[in-house]
Amino acid sequence: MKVALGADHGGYELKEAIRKHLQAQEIEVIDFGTHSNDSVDYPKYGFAVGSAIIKGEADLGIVVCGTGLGISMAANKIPGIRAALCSETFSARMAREHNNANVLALGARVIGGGLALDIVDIFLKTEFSGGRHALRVDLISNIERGEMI
Ligand SMILES: O=C[C@H](O)[C@H](O)[C@H](O)COP(=O)(O)O
Repeated sequence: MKVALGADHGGYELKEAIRKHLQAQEIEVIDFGTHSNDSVDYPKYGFAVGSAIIKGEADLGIVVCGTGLGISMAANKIPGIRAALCSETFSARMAREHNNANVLALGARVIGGGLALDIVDIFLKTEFSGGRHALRVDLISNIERGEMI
């Protein structure tokens, strides 16, 4: 599995912790930055991670900013991206199982590092369950194509 990572300055340190955590498990990581605490603009990193998934360069993505809000909003503007902002493990599991989320968003100023890594682990190990949920995810794609008006 290949995981794309991206964060602004608010999420930089948590993104680094996630990168090390994944690499320790020999999970391949593509790190789109940022690479320091210097102030940057979160949409660029949400876009980079989302684009990598759409291009097939990564299987799943993890984006981090101060709240996880802005960077998930940016990623979700890319057709085909379903970014889920999660602050606890149940939502992380459901985001994969029911919604086939392909990007996990985290708020580094909202949750602690330990919980964040648990959320990451659950998100990455949970499979989409398909069935009735596939139909609903297809309806989201229809909205993206302007088919549900
Ligand atoms: O949704 C946006 C994120 O939480 C950003 O990390 C945050 O807005 C950055 O704020 P500041 O520039 O004050 O560090």
